[in-house]
Amino acid sequence: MTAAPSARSASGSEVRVDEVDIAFGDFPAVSGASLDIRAGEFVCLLGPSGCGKSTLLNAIAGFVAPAAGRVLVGGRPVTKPDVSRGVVFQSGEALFPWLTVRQNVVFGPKMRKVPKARRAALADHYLAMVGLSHSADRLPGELSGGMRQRAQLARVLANEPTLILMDEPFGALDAQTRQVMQVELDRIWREAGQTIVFVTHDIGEALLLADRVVTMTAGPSARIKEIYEVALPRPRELTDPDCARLYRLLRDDIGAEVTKTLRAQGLDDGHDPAIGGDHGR
Ligand SMILES: Nc1ncnc2c1ncn2[C@@H]1O[C@H](COP(=O)(O)OP(=O)(O)OP(=O)(O)O)[C@@H](O)[C@H]1O
Repeated sequence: MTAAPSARSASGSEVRVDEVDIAFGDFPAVSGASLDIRAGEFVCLLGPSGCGKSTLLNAIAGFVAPAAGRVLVGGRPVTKPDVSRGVVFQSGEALFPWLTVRQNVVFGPKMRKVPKARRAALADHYLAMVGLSHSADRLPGELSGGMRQRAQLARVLANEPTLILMDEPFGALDAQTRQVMQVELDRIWREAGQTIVFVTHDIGEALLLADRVVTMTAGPSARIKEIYEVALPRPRELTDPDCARLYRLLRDDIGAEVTKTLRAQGLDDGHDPAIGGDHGR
């Protein structure tokens, strides 16, 4: 592995979400959300489908303006998207299909007029970090879904963000690839040191990755519900008794919110809808 291209890549930003309301027209999506995230922390946002996880993430990214309250990153108010906050989406289609993986990775630095030699060093470093050095000259269309997500992550890392926002980045991957990517992301985060906010509806994924798991209530007017410390050594195993105990707490927490949503939709049949399918727990 080459040396990190700059000291900036080794530190993350703190994030403050302060009494944030977000509305779409007259629809109150998120209400009174407050959350403090430490520099370099890995936080997962977990909640029932449609509760407002992506909306809150988009407010931190600067894509959506809060109707009330404020978001601060590194002590500065977020008013618009910024290269210091990298966003990884669920689909690898965010890559430019006509550019090679390497060209995609250096695209941001090139736009910022980073000198050519340094762009090359950034690409070498981050392509190696995500395990894609061998595919640097391939087009995104020639990559598997997992490789495209790695390329997307390398492209974000090459901008040396202090905060990475990930919106169900592994949601479209098959179970095996997803598992590999979780282990890889855990390793990359420990190596790169950015703050990460990661949206998922997968309890197991949150427990494998997060320092803290933040749950949200069902919307409308979704709120931060609980914050769970995951003070367990890494890499983690979901079969570890402490992990399994937290898994059950989270399953019950989210299950209660899913029930509320189903009731509101008139779909509840009295059956416990605790989320299945994530890791079969
Ligand atoms: N641009 C928009 N315009 C109108 N309503 C929106 C918009 N974006 C999101 N919403 C609504 O806000 C609520 C929260 O949506 P959001 O996508 O944040 O939920 P989520 O928790 O990320 O869902 P999922 O887990 O299914 O991706 C939903 O009711 C959604 O329909």
